[in-house]
Amino acid sequence: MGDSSTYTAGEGDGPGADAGSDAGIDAGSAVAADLPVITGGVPGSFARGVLADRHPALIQQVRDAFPYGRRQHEALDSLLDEITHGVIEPLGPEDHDHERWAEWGRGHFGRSWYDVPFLWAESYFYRRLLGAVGYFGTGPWRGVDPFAPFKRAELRGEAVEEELRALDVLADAPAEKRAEALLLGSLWGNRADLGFRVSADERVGERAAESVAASAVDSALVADGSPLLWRLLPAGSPSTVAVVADNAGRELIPDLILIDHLLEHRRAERVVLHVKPYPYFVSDAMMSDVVDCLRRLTEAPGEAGRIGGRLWKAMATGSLEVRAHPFFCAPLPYEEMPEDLRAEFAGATLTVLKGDLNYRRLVGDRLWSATDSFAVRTAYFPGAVAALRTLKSDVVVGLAPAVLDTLEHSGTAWRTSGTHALIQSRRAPEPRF
Ligand SMILES: O=P(O)(O)OC[C@H]1O[C@](O)(CO)[C@@H](O)[C@@H]1O
Repeated sequence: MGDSSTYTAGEGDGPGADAGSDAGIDAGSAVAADLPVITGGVPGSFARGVLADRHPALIQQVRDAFPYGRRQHEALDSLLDEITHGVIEPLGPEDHDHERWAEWGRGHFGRSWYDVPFLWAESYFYRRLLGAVGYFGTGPWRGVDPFAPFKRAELRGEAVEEELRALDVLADAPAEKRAEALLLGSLWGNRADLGFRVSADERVGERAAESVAASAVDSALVADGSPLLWRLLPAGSPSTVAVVADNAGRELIPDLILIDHLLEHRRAERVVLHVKPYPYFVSDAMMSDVVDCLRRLTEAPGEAGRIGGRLWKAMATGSLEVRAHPFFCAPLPYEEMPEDLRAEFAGATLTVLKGDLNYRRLVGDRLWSATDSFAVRTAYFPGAVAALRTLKSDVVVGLAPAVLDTLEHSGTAWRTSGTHALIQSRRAPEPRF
């Protein structure tokens, strides 16, 4: 950090710069959600591109990755036809979750995929893709992750190898420097999102994915709430940290390494890692991905292997626990989270949400003004919260006006290209009596 392209939109940088907000928040003061929800209805918009270009490309990639039978090919054909020319069809009565989706999708069925909320459309697309390949069926394809080949290839790749080797150098760095580097590693790990690479701007995605290792040095943080994040986790306090994971492989590995650091340096007594219960958004992490990453770490030489060994033990003693709540695959904002999850987050010292989709769900998938307050937008969230995200969609809040001004004049697709990132955090809301 600290290069000239890094925006230091930290505390006290002026109105809107609430990357790290220490101020007490009145949980009742969140502004009314009166902005329209993002849809794919606008030709040329980012959302439209994902639905119209990226989803068909993804169907093709999945089709090519497995020796599927006729039934899967026909189902994929019909899904492709539906998303490109048809209207949204409901799940069948034989589907185990059809009632849940009927409720979540009320008012959306029978409409164009472009006319319903973008977040809902993406989420439902992944549910339908899994259905088409028999993931939830009773046949032999049940439980076969259609994205597993991409995840596996990434985990075995040279980039991960290099990133793990770099840990040997970092091992001798002072604890504070190491903490900073590991936090940035986890943040920029989010740029290596496999789904992102099949997006319309393939070249930007590829470049972004290739330069993750260098990114902590030469890329732009548009908001840096890391000082507050560290203050919320003083060494030696009996903290529980909830980490809501995003992608597997090149994102989950640095997330796990950061978790090890929190445990090892007693910034957390316990970490709960939340993953998806089933495949989602191409590379989202599930329990099987956690196992693959832990194996990858334990089998590595040097510091990476030692970290893997400690995490393996942490799983056994319960200081690291993994959960997979169904809400993580729901097409809903966190504002609508169920009571059990709300209680879980309320009990955590800090909840860290990783990635772009979690950010959209956290602040709401609407075209907020980029200088709207992060603390106010997230006031409903139980307990202290931090977002670590590279920018891969239109939604953003909490930027300082000067930062926004610079970005808007940069002539780049800074909101969606994954070239920029943010860390935003805030304390727990004041209790209301
Ligand atoms: O893996 P992440 O960081 O959540 O990114 C997922 C993002 O990718 C997209 O699906 C397309 O780029 C976005 O709509 C979504 O927010």
